[in-house]
Amino acid sequence: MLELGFLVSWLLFILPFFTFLFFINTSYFTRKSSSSSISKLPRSYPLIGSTFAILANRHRHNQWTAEVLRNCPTGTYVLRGFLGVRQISTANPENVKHILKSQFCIYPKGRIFTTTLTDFLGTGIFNTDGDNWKFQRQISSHEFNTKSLRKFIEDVVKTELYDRLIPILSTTAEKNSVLDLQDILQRFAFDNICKISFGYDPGYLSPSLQRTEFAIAFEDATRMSSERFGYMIPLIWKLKRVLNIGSEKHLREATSKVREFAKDIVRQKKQELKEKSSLEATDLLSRFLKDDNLNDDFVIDIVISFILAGQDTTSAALTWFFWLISCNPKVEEEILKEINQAPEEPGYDDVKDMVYIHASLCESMRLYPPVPADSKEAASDDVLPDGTVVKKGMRVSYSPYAMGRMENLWGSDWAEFKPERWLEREKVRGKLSFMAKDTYTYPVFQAGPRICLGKEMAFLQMKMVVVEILRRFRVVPANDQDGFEPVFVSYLTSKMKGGFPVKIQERDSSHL
Ligand code: HEM
Repeated sequence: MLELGFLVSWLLFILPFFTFLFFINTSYFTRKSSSSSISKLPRSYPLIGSTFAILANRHRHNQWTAEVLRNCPTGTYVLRGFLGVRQISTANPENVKHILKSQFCIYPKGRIFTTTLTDFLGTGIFNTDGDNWKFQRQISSHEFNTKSLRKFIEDVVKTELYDRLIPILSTTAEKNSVLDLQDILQRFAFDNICKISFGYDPGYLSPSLQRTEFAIAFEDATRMSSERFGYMIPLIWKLKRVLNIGSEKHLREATSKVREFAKDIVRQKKQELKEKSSLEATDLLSRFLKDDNLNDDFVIDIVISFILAGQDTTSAALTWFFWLISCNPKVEEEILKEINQAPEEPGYDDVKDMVYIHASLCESMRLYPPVPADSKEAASDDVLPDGTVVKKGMRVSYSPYAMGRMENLWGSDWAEFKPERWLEREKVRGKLSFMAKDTYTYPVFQAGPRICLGKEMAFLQMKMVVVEILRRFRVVPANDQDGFEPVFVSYLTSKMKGGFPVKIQERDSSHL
């Protein structure tokens, strides 16, 4: 009954449409990923464009985009979708610079992106353009540059690391049991970002691994909002929303739970702030609430955006990192040498000089970026530096996933995990130093005016985790079949399909 609207639209429109596609070219659906033709430029038909190819590769969208882009001489292609709607995808650094910096004003996130996420994110920094974005960016960058916030972040991460993460891993090692490292790291990142943004501890990472109400609502709202992007015909989710049925009904419930919860916290914080004189060791919400000119809904929108931006990104990066380390013992050895020099419970000043770990994390995110693709909507006609014509309203995407796998950008050994490509040995002192890549060739944190605000915080958190886990434990994939390679999947952020089951082994101290 609840799905009646969806059923009607299915019977009237979608079913006849797919039957039509099926009779035109049945072979496309059976060829799926096995055929070598998938790596060629997708075939385009009148009216439906490359819909066949898009559907056949839906489950491996990032991999397919990378294969197609590698076959394009300029690293850019124009894809025709249903009813001839055109979309541009590029892996060309010149184009990326043009979109993200030189012609920033022509390429906002746009209406399609923002309306899809607006029920959950409102007009928070992650989901807005123009003056509203500029204002939020200004006040947030100011806070992110304060030493006091950095110290607060460091303390929050240390507490979560030493009081929760390490004890859970120790117990797993003692019991010789298997745990899903991806799930554990997601819980860890969620607790951290909630404490930093809200000053609230959801207790998501606990020995019982129970899911608290706020965490469930936030996770559901994130998943269901991002699933809207998966609809070939967005009208369907819009219809379900109007009828308040199915996933849209659940999304509404989850979103209102998150917002109600946030409102309660704002009330409590305002009370606390009246009694507090200093903001030395406090969360982002309290810092924003100190400004009487900002209204509560506006502040809630910003903070929800921060939680979204910070929750799954660092955990995705670390999950792939630990998998890559487990199959590259030489890299692990180099990392252990660096850890050996580190003091007990290292903080910001200690981890910032750990160049080998920094390079390994960058290298891991080159191959498995937490945000594998990003797209903008052209606000006027334009021409990209490689000559691609852009019409107003077209979606223009760039793919960090594909860019990390382009031979012309990284050389013929692009498929190898080699932290050394980010390092240089100083001639005189023989010391290793980190060589950053140009952000338009490596837009893993985006680039230009909208570059990730949490980049420094993300590295601080990831390096502290790497040092403390690898110092104590070996992370061994439970699925140790030869040649086993986990599958990279994504909506807004990337994940390892099916999680990352691992065994944890206490490290013999002689390894250090
Ligand atoms: C490895 C970890 C991370 C990666 C790879 C990453 C990557 C990105 C990317 C690609 C964007 C642009 C997204 C878009 O506009 O569509 C972004 C934006 C943003 N990130 Fe991160 N991020 C990470 C961690 C964090 C953390 C921990 C925070 C902490 C709060 C954070 C805060 C933000 C914010 C606020 C924005 C919006 C900036 C704006 O639109 O002006 N990020 N990040």
